[in-house]
Amino acid sequence: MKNAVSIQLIQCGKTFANGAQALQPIELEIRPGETVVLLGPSGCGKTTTLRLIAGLEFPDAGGQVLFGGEDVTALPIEKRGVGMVFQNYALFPNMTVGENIAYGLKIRKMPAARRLAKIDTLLEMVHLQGLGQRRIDQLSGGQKQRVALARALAVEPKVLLLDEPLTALDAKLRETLRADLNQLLRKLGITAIYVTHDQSEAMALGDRVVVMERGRIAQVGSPQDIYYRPASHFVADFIGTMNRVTGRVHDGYLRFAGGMLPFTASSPAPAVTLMFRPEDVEVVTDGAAGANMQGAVLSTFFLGDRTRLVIDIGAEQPVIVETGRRASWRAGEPIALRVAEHGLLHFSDGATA
Ligand SMILES: Nc1ncnc2c1ncn2[C@@H]1O[C@H](COP(=O)(O)OP(=O)(O)OP(=O)(O)O)[C@@H](O)[C@H]1O
Repeated sequence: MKNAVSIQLIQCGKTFANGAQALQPIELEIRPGETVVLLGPSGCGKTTTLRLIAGLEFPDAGGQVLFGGEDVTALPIEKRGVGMVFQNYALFPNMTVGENIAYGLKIRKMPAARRLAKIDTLLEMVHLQGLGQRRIDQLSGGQKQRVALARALAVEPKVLLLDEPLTALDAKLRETLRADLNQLLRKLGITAIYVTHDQSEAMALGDRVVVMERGRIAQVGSPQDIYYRPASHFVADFIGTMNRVTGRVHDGYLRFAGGMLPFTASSPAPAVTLMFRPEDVEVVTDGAAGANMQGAVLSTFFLGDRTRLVIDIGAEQPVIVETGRRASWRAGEPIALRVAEHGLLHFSDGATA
């Protein structure tokens, strides 16, 4: 998009009238044309951040919101040039699809002939050709959300804001719509901010992901950064599946029930926790040489392209392993594991339990 704008949040905190501090003062910079996903557990402040950008909420004193370098902090939503899509569609049920899409254009007094042409273009953009005359209650959830998207884009907003737009849809539909949305956002090149608590959605859609935790930004990075280089124990634990073992450090190794892993960093804490992803664990089949851990299979889950094994190593938590091999494991069978050293993560902020 020619006119994509940057967005800056400067020291944007939010305290509600009842004293609840939904956001600590945060700093965030979004580049023109970028899709940024706000991700985090319920109540972490995602929606509040989105509403501050929209102009539906205003930051505490001292906070600033800039669009393209221009201070819009005091502007209400209708003066900011934003389009919004909500989880519950928020369409006008007594209007047709076309009327819903053209609502903002009519308010802006666009002549009827141009409006109709524009509706057609937008219907095509969201893959709803020919449905302009349909009533809203004759649409599926997925189609409704496509209408909501077309309506948000009709007024050619500078910024597109999406608040859990796919959450109400079933899994299959969610995936189709996610792919279409991804394509559309790239094609339009519009600056977009997308709120979700679904990490696979965040990974699939975000150029960058902002992980939030209790009113703070825990990490901002590409999906790969967030997954492979989590900045804290919280992010590591929140994203994907993470194994953890806790033990004591001795002679360059972390020793724990079930095995030992290399650990060369110095740690003042007597107990240290190491984390690693299931895909960084290999089942050792050529004898136990080179294995870091020994255990027994607790359960197996066939996932089609791979099998997930849950392994009891005698520690507090079982270890989860994923293997692509065509192997059938029985519960109780002994098993040896090797963890790739590059996959080991340690956080000094981490809880050790
Ligand atoms: N209008 C309000 N008045 C008082 N407290 C609020 C208000 N809106 C949100 N909060 C509180 O602020 C915190 C952050 O809420 P927010 O809706 O931003 O979280 P969220 O990350 O979007 O969560 P969810 O995924 O559940 O929507 C929560 O503790 C919430 O209870």
